[in-house]
Amino acid sequence: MTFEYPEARRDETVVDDYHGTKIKDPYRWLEDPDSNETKEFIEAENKITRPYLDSCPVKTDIHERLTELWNYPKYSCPFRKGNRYFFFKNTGLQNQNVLYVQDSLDGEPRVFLDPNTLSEDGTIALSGSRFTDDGAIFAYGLSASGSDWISIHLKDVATGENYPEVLEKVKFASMSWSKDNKGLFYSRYPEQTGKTDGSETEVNRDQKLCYHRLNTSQAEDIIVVEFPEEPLWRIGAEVTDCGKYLIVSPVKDCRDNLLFFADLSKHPDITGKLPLTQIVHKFEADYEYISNEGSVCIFRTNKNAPNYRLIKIDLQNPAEENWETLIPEHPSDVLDWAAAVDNNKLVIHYVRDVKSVLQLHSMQSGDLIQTFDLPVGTVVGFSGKKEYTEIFYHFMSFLTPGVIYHVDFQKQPYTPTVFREVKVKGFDASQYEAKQIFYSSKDGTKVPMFIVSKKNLPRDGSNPALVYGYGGFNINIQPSFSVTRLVFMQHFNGVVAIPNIRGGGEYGERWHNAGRLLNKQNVFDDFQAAAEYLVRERYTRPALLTIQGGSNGGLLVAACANQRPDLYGAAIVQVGVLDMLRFQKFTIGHAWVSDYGSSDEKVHFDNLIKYSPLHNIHSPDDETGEYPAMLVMTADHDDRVVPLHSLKFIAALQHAARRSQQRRPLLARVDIKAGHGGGKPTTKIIDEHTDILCFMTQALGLKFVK
Ligand SMILES: O=C(NCC(=O)N1CCC[C@H]1C(=O)O)OCc1ccccc1
Repeated sequence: MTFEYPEARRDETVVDDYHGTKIKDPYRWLEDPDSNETKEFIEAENKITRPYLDSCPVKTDIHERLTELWNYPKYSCPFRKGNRYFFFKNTGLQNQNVLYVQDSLDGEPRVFLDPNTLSEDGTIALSGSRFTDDGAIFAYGLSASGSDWISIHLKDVATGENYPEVLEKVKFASMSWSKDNKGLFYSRYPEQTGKTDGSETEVNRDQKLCYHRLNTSQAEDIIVVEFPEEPLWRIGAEVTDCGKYLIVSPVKDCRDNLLFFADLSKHPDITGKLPLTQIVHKFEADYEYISNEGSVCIFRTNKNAPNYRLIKIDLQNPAEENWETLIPEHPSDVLDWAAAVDNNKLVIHYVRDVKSVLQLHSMQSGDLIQTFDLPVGTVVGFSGKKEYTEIFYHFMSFLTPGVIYHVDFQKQPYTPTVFREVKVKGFDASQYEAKQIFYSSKDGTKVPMFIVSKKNLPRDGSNPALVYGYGGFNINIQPSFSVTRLVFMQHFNGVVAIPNIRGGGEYGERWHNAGRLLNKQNVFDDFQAAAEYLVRERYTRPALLTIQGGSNGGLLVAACANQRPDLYGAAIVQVGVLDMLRFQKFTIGHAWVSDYGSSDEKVHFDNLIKYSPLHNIHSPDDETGEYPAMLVMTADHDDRVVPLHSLKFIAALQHAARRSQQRRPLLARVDIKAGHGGGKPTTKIIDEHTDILCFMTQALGLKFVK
């Protein structure tokens, strides 16, 4: 198939000056989501992409198989609130998970909140929620069409009745109840001109921490904390387990936070700003509240501990010289999260070579009590609280769809029992193998990679491979169960590879720092080295190799396609950050400077211009060579990474390819009533994954084996 790509207007008059360097931005007009020209461009792009995907001869087989395998029951850990238990469940193909309530662990579950009743197409999603400590009231956020914006609703748990008020203009909000259930602390943005439905691109600024008193209107809410001189800060807040303190943690980008606290016992009635005592005065580390005993609070931090540790801070003597270490940093394992349980214990989750380790420690001494044995895989869910004597944890791996374990601390020894195990019809794990290897990157760094496939596949380069990466923001990509990857392995003899490239948090802050700011190229080198390893070891060959990533991972894939187009047959760029000179100008993009830097600073402009996908597109006819087949994906309500990144990128790519030797397709898929990914209904997820597998089938000439 040859392609007549849409001729997007190039406005050669748009030129920016970055510290003396002139940079053209001919598709600047695509930054306006509401112009007819932009809407027509999107329509023209979908008009060539849709027929290409629909002409896949095995589209129906793929869609049916995805649907069939997807249709298995999914559960969350049960969690206790007051004297009730709650859990999320999806029977299999429901668009949104449903929240159930039980009067006891083996009581008859009743539907408590079913988001599927809130819209015909499942595009209204539950996004954030918080029960009062006694489980009497439930605050929950609803988002529409995948936007980050939520409306907070308040429900009486016993009656199921909603309070009249709805809290609007909420985004990136922590929600925390005062211990007396009288009110909710939450963060909100001020009213702004124009729409706020998630299709706008305006910068999110001036977030305030508010206190909402139940049964009053939002207009009466009190601003209790604000930093008017810091419009880009987001304000996290949490009421301590005992209810006495409010821990306030402002963050200005995507790492490091300050710490303040307010003594709520001195303000039984909150009528204005809360007086704050500052604990941490510099943005230089992460501090996360875990629990407290009286005025002594436990925090998880990477301050002087790149693999993280637990420290104790006495709010009555908060100066750093009085801080104590409760659990010291482990030399190689990353302390990923901690939770107080059974009054005097801590459950600690470590990441050890990308695999989960779960331990029980004493809250007083920090000493290890016991390790809960786990297979190779990931703890993807947990529930437990200081006041309860039991925990649940949810285990998953590449070949394990899900097992929920229960530990009751009233019985010695503390032996985990299987609470619930899910099976996937038609999936026989014994036919597959998952392994972890370590390969060398360009600079010699050893990088771990998971490789999953059918057992005994020939190692002759004849199999297609799907290489997924993220590489940023201290995020760990641990093993998980994916129906789509299972279809790729089962019906295409596919090899799934997940390299844990730098920029992630798999080896703590050192790994994150080695893949951000001026080290960002290491991330692309690691990913390219992974592809070279798979080819060298004859798992696959470039013409059968697809690279895939979303958001920061979309940047990864687009940058690698620019730098090494010879290495891949296809590239799937999902909701990617692709204009590295302007990302900070839209919605929450300014928060990403902790990984990327900002083009407002010369040192970072000089670095960003070297890899920015939009600014490093070459002609397929030059020595860098023809691009892999590329599918650039975005959606109209993505207000995390606004669609303009993808629209400008595909316009520039198609312009460079027009009348060139480029034969492989360079296409864009722009979804509607969809966003960055959070809250996406099952129907849309299956349609999107069908399109991705169809694109790979068409572009790489893959064979679907029944
Ligand atoms: O922007 C991010 N996170 C980084 C993010 O979403 N990024 C960073 C790059 C693009 C995109 C991604 O990779 O998903 O989060 C905003 C936020 C959410 C909740 C609370 C506070 C702040």
